[in-house]
Amino acid sequence: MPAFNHKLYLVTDQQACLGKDFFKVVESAVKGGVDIVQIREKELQEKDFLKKTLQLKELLDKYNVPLIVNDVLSVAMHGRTAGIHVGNSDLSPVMIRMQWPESVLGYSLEHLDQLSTSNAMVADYIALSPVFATPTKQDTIIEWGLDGIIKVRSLTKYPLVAIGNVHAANAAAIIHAGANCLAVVSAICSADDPEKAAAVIRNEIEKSI
Ligand SMILES: Cc1ncc(COP(=O)(O)OP(=O)(O)O)c(N)n1
Ligand SMILES: Cc1ncsc1CCOP(=O)(O)O
Ligand SMILES: [Mg+2]
Repeated sequence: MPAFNHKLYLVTDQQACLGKDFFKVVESAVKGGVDIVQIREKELQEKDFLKKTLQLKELLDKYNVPLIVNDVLSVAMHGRTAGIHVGNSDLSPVMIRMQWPESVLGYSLEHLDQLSTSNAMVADYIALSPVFATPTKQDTIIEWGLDGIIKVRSLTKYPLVAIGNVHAANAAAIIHAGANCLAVVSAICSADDPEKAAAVIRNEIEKSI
């Protein structure tokens, strides 16, 4: 299992960039302190998803920042990315681990019962999904809240990634509750200045650990 020591995780969303250039948004976010990126494309066909992934990987390689692919194993593997993030409606982490043992593998935890499953156990990090309700992803089940983070933290040593309405004002509280890493879409992608937005959140994280 590769160590997962990342602290600020950008999950991309073309729409959330509000017309700004996608690659410039990601590059600015990295300059501001993002240390891992997930490409999340729900609309693209596989060929175009792979093309965009390869382009983004070329950019991120210059900064030595790993790229994770959302949902699609073929894109993650053909793109020679670092890994894949899946949830409970996707190819299972157990199946992915068999096909791609060395991947960085993220798994969305949407219910406490899922924590003791083999899908959680083969993952490199567990995402508390969502920690707070968010307009960016509305097909969610519960919100974990700070109490949920504290509960899961008490039950596992796995790296915990918090996602869902994470921003500068709640970053410190989420880290204090026990999350290791904050995953952000709109607070960075939709910001007028994504570099500054990332830097402010990163600073909150650094002050809180
Ligand atoms: C870091 C991170 N955490 C959670 C998710 C959500 O994954 P999933 O539940 O599979 O939902 P979709 O992203 O596929 O809509 C994520 N992508 N990244
Ligand atoms: C992809 C995803 N998975 C759980 S919540 C979410 C979206 C988070 O978006 P935002 O940071 O804009 O609230
Ligand atoms: Mg998914």
